[in-house]
Amino acid sequence: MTTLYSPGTLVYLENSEQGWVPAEVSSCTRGTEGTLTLVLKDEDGKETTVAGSSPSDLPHLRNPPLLESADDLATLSHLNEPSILYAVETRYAQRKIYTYSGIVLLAVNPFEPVPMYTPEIVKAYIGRSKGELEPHLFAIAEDAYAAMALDGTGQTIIVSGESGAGKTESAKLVMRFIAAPKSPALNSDKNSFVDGASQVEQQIQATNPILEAFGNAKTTRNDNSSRFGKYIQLLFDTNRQIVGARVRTYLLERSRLTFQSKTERNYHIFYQLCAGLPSQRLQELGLDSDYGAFHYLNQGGPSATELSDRDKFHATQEALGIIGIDDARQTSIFQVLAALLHLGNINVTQTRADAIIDDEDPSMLRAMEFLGVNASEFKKWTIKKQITTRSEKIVTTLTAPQAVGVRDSISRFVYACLFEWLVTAINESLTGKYGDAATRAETYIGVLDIYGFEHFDKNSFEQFCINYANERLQHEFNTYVFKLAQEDYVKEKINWTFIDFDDNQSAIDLMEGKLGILAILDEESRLPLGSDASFLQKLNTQLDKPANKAVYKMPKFANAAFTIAHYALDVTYQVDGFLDKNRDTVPEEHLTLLTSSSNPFLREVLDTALHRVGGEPADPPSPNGVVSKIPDPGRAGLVGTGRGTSVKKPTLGSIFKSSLGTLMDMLRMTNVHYIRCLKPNQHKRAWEFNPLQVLAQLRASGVLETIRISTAGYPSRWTFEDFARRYFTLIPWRDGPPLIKREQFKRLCVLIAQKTGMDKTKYQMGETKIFLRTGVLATLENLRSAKLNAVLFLQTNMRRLIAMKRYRHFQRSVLGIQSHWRGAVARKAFKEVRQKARREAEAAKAKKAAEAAAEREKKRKAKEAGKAASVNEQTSPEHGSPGKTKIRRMFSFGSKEKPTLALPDQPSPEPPLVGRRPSRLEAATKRLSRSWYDSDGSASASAARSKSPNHLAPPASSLPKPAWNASTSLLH
Ligand SMILES: Nc1ncnc2c1ncn2[C@@H]1O[C@H](COP(=O)(O)OP(=O)(O)OP(=O)(O)O)[C@@H](O)[C@H]1O
Repeated sequence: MTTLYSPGTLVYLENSEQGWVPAEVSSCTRGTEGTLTLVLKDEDGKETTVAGSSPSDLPHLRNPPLLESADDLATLSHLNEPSILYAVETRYAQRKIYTYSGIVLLAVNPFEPVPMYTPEIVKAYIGRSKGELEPHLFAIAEDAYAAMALDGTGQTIIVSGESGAGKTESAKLVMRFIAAPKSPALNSDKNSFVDGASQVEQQIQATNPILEAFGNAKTTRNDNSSRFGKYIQLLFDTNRQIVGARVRTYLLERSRLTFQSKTERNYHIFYQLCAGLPSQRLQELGLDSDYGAFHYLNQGGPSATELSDRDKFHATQEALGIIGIDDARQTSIFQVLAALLHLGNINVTQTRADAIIDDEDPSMLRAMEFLGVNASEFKKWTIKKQITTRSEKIVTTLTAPQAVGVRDSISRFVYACLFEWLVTAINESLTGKYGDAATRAETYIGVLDIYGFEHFDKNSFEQFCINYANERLQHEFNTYVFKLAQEDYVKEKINWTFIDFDDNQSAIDLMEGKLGILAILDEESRLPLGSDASFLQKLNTQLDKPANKAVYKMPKFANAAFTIAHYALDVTYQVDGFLDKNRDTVPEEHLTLLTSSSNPFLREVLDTALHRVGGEPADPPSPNGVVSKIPDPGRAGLVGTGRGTSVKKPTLGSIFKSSLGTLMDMLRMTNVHYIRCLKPNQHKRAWEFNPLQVLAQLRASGVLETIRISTAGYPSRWTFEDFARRYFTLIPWRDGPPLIKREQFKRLCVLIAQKTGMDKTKYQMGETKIFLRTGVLATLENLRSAKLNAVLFLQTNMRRLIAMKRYRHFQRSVLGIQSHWRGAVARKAFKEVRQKARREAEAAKAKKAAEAAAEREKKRKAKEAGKAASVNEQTSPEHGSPGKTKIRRMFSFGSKEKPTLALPDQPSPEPPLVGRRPSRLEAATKRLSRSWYDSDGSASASAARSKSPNHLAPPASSLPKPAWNASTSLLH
């Protein structure tokens, strides 16, 4: 283990705020006695020194980046708390709410709608095996369906997690997916899930508003918290088509009916009733839309808006209609509910030690009227108690608090019976009156939506029951995971000594054993003088002994409490109220009054609920005597009655234990799939992740416990092919690829193990897989990434060289083409300019010659005219000497007019430029082109020259523009 640490090794450091933070080993010193001293640097640069010689003293190792956010935590090489937390957190930050952890799917609540359940996604998961696509609820549902379709084995999907983690939402989605048609052949129902809801699905859906109205309430942790456990069994026929469903419920939280803490509410149905009933009906039932007048409703905190309660009331009514409860029955239900509210308002006072209820108490009269019970009898047995001894019956008077206790226990009992009756009605609608669907069904998929492990500042009887259920579920889970792991070892024929893992059986024995907590509680509950204090005393004397040291503790600072070391963590329970809650049965006299009520509906409700006591089958026998093949998770004895002999009087604890036992028996008959819902923060904020809170849930959900089991064996297992293909690069090149080509994967795996120097105790070759102990994969990954980095370095540099060579060659070619092309364009432009200038110069020359000739002609004519005149006036002195004038003219260079050397009608041929001085025309053309190619195109010089009438330059606009700026230099 210590060899795994060296400078640069990535580890996790414990942190009080974030659970764990990443750090890196900056130095590592090995002592003489195997002690390792590590200096660790966290991401903020803070240094911490850790020293130790055993793995538990040294920091947890981080996984290589490839594995860090793996979609299956089972593939992590270093399986430890921080790695798991980090993987879940990283994925959640990437909006990936689902992660596998072996056979478990972890689902982190997004707390906002996510587009992950669309019909397209449903279609994508149909027919795909787990692992083919991203982790998803649908993958688990499809896995269960495929396993059921294969050989008809029953399947159970257990959805657990703390309150508000998303169990109910996940369970609903899973059921919707399962109800979707799985092949075109089966898609006979046009209203299928993909396009809409199937008929069975609609019926199942209709159960939700009913169960939520009667079994859900606002709590501090969830505005719509289910206060009961639920098992929904979808029934399939031989064609694997849904034929119906069954609903079983567990441990409805009854205490909520008579007491709610400041920030919580009673069951939704009471608020819905007050907000949704028309005022006429409200009046008839003695209710008020201001429900603050009722003791059972005004203890709690602020409620949801009346509008939403009213809307939901209509949805509840509609759903009741769908499952076949007509308006008359609905009215009866509402009457019983109103009676319960009035019961809570019965005023109990006290004179000296005796409880008193006024004969004319309006609340009592109204409640009794609705329940159909004699008011004076009711009053009598609420303030008095009858104790039956062997020889006689003794009647004693109760105190006011005791009478209130009796009153409240009746309310809770009637409500629990009503809930049970509703579940029966739902089942009748889903399976037919005689459980037809159940008798036709061949197989099933059950979805268990059950409360997760709970622990608060003050834990009471409810938490005890919930944690007891979780302890049992965890035991089944451990056994299942361990069994699966071992099955694989046997199948693959590897040498394996069956390790004895430290399971939670001792905690279970402590709770449910013959001399366990539940047994002592029942015993104490049956004693007339039993109390919470005497119960605790018995616990301490009987359980606080060395054999139970690991699981039972007497807390140092709390008097009326005991502590159980659960698999998740130690929980201290306050015994206050344990006995009352466990007894929670109505006195025999009240039960007689209620069962002989004049209200036929109440009689039916009680009859239905009490019918279940004692493990009677949930489905009534069908008329043709066919019994369902489908095992029933049971709801035996969900309602304690107080009936029977005093010895066998069922208590809530014993009822719960028996229904849990039935459920576990059924789970053992099925393939189990697990979904663990995690609540990322307590504020219900979308995409906020509190590492400490999630860590606590991971511990409580048993995920970390599973990892402990896995690490005891060979947690990483790869098929030879996968392993060979990934790590063949670690052995010489001449060996790897040829063996892959010949598909000799096992040989290649052996070679990899040998050449990388893998410790022989750290791996085993099975029939089709290689099994690796924890940490081996990380070492291989490190070797692989070192090799890949070296290869990458070489590749990068070679690629750079080749690219540079190519680039230079290309650059040279481009420059060559560019200069040739530019030269060609420049020459062409110059030629055009030159030709045009030449043409214009010649035209100007011809014009000038013509003008000169005309001038000369004019002069000649003038001369001739002059000659004639001089003949006539030869004596005249004013004419001067003609010879002098001619000479003056011939040498008159000051004239503006330039003398021309060529004859006007004979333009001189252009001499070649090379080897001779340019003529004046050529010089002018050159000047012209230079001025035209002035850098700014329309240079001021050319403009100035163009003013001269003799200037040869063409107007700037008539000249072709050079195509690029460099033309000037090319032309010059
Ligand atoms: N997959 C999901 N997508 C979006 N929101 C969700 C999802 N799952 C749960 N939520 C949100 O979380 C809330 C609580 O979920 P839910 O009622 O299913 O919790 P729960 O675990 O059943 O709680 P309880 O045990 O108290 O009944 C829901 O009302 C919903 O707002």
